[in-house]
Amino acid sequence: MTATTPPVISLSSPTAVSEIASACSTWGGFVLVHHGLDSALLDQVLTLGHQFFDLPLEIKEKYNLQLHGAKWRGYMPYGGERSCGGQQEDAKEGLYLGDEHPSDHPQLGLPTFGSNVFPNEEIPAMKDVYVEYHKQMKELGNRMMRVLATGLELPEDTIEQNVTQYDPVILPRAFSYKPQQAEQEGQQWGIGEHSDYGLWTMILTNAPGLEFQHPESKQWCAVPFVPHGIIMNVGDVLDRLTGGKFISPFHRARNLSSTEQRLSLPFFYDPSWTAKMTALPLPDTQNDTQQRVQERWAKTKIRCQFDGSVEYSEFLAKKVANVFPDLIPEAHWKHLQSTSEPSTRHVLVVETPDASIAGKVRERVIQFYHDHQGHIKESHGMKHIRRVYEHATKAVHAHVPPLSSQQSMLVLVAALLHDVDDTKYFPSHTNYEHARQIMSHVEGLQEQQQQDAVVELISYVSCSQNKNRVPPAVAANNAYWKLIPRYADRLEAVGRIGVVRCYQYNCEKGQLLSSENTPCPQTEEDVWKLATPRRFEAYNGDSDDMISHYYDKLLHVARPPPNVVRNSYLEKRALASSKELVEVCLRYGRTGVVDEAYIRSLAY
Ligand SMILES: O=C(O)CCC(=O)C(=O)O
Ligand SMILES: [Fe+2]
Repeated sequence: MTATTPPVISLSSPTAVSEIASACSTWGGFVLVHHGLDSALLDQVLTLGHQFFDLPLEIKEKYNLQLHGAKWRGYMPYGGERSCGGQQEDAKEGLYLGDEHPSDHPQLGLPTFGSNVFPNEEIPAMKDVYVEYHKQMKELGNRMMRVLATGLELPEDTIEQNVTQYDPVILPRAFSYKPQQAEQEGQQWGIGEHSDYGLWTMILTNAPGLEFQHPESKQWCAVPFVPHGIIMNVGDVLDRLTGGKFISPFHRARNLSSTEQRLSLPFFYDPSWTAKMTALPLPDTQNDTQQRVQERWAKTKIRCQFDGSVEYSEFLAKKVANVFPDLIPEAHWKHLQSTSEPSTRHVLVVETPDASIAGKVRERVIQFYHDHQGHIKESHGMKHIRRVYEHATKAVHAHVPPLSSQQSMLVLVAALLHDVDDTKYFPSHTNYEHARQIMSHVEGLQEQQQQDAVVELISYVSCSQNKNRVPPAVAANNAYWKLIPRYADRLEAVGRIGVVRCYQYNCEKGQLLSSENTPCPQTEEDVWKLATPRRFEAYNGDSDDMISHYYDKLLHVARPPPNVVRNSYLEKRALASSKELVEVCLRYGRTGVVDEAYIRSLAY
């Protein structure tokens, strides 16, 4: 018979090693007591954690991790993580922390390396207490590695020698789980069902709420709450290193209280940055069935072999590639496709500092959108800018003949600044005031002439003012590269999202989706013939119905004439972004009705 809850184990018990090994191969975790950490220190950590999360949001936002680059430290607001299949936001906010690396650390600049972001002004005591706590937790982690190795009947330093190399990557976090809100239906999970991807997890918490799924019975079971106890569990990497002997358990957590915050401080203790992922030399005795091991591994994000061919840093790089899109460009992790899937858990994108002129502008633009949160709609915010910037970067790389560094810089800066004077939000701006103001703070862009050069490119972006026209200054000098920001921006207006937005807009306004005059194209060619350039030129902001809007505007935005775009990347992406629009027109052509179910299916 299996126990109904994960065990509570005393580290001072003479049988601790075998009890821990047994817990790791049945439940994948346990609660550790008599671990040697000072209770007063743990209480202080929790009290200071509460003080941090009780700070007003504007103060916490000062420490937002998006402002701190690849070191991946700082405040994570609500909505920054989604663990339940990516749909729902986790009901928690957090503070991401790490080892306090000195300013001359050789790995500074790599993801996770750097100094912590503590609220030193508001809570001066926090830093020292947390740094001490991290030191003690790391020592406890080291000790656990020796216990685990002994439990696996290996020499006690096996894991430290080969996996953590006496220098584990540690990723401590503090989370505050929102109280359950009565008006919301169902339970709000602070973190949905998941397994931890690293080596070993140690959690300090102030309240119950964590559940493990029993690996055999698949039942969800509450982990006992023991004040000052440290909950420990196996991560996916350790599961793989032990060939499935130690189980990385599925678990989830929520706040059971409707009035109090639940604090939880998971301390992720991982292999060293440079460790090779090599399975431990264990006898082939599996305690878990092969089928169950395979099923479990298939559910994790790990795709590499544990045969020494992959370094932990590569694994982590692929894993966090979508959190650090700039630091780890696609080309660097593409070949790691087989290593691990990108993380879906972290949805916040961390910008990485860049000393170039465009890099400096980007930092100021991040700050700009941060300061105007609430005033500017999210769909027009930093996420949009980042995507346009990415398209512009790729278009610059694809450009033939290659652009000079000055031209590339103008394109990238214009892509970053093209919306900061959006007349929807700043109707009084007539001379790109925000763009100029931002540039005036950046060395290399302070002269009027340089600012005018950027503003020229921005002025070509607006769809209503420019349509697909080629400005005389562009045509005369064959300077089609100046249209890159325009077409990079337009890629973001169409595709699936464009179809869905246009549909929602028409529904909200109670406008017709089609009319008796709507044409019925039978082939893709027919669709493009119907979208005549003249129609776009005549369009003044009003369309008769949703499908008319496709022919008036969207199809022209989606696929501008190649002799205007003149850039292989932008053309290729434009072609892809027109697919759904054409499909809606063709479905109409076949049936004479707008296929609303198809459009709605694009929303997911
Ligand atoms: O809050 C907890 O108790 C668990 C947190 C957790 O599982 C995680 O952050 O990975
Ligand atoms: Fe977890």
